[in-house]
Amino acid sequence: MQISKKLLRIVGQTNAKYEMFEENDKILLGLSGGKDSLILSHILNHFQKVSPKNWKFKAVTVDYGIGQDFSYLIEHFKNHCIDYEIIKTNSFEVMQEKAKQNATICSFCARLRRGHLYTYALKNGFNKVALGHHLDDAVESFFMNFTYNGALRTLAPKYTAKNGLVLIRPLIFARERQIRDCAIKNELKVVGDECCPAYSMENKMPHARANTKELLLNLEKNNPKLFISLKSAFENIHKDTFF
Ligand SMILES: Nc1ncnc2c1ncn2[C@@H]1O[C@H](COP(=O)(O)OP(=O)(O)OP(=O)(O)O)[C@@H](O)[C@H]1O
Repeated sequence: MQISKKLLRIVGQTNAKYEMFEENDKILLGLSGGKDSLILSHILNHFQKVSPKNWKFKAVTVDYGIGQDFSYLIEHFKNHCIDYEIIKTNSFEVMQEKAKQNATICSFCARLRRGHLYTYALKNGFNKVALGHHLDDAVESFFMNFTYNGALRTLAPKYTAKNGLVLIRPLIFARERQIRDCAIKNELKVVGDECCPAYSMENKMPHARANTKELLLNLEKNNPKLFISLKSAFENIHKDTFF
């Protein structure tokens, strides 16, 4: 697996700044099989080997119960000697019930998934949960929250949940295209929308996200430094200037 020096540097700097990988950490990585978490699994594998600190990680996939075949992921992680497990759930069934109420199920799905990850982590002695969100996700989330939800919030690099688990996002300063390039370069087989429960149900896809993606694409065309500025802005909050 060839991870670009740039991507490793970005995660290294994020780790230095937010102390993501610490002595005796037991990190549970949420792995969808998509490019972001898959690349993150290999980045964690790299840092675990070179880190002067002693920590370990395990990747797990929450199986929604759609009948997805995970054999290639099991094979992939076996070949790379990465600890990996599938958590079987009936989430799809639960979501179908929810969809009957004509609700958009994406945020519900994310909540259910987080619940399964947290339960597994707490039951098996993990102290941290790692997710594959990147800077494009954080920026999208930020824009969606203030344009649709009336809140100024985004995806934090690191935070402690109420149950005591520490959530970390080691790719939060990486651009999606850097991760995509890395996946393409390594010819990684990645899952796409077909594994998304909403896709299987032909449930309403969130228009807010699609609109926000388009808005950001146009904004960045006019201002190529947009993401650099936003990255700084997320760490430069002037609370006293708000209402
Ligand atoms: N089925 C799953 N099981 C475990 N973790 C998951 C699962 N789906 C998503 N995650 C975790 O939540 C993160 C955000 O999920 P989201 O659906 O937004 O994925 P994404 O932005 O398409 O990223 P990816 O390329 O990793 O799928 C993922 O990067 C991954 O860490």
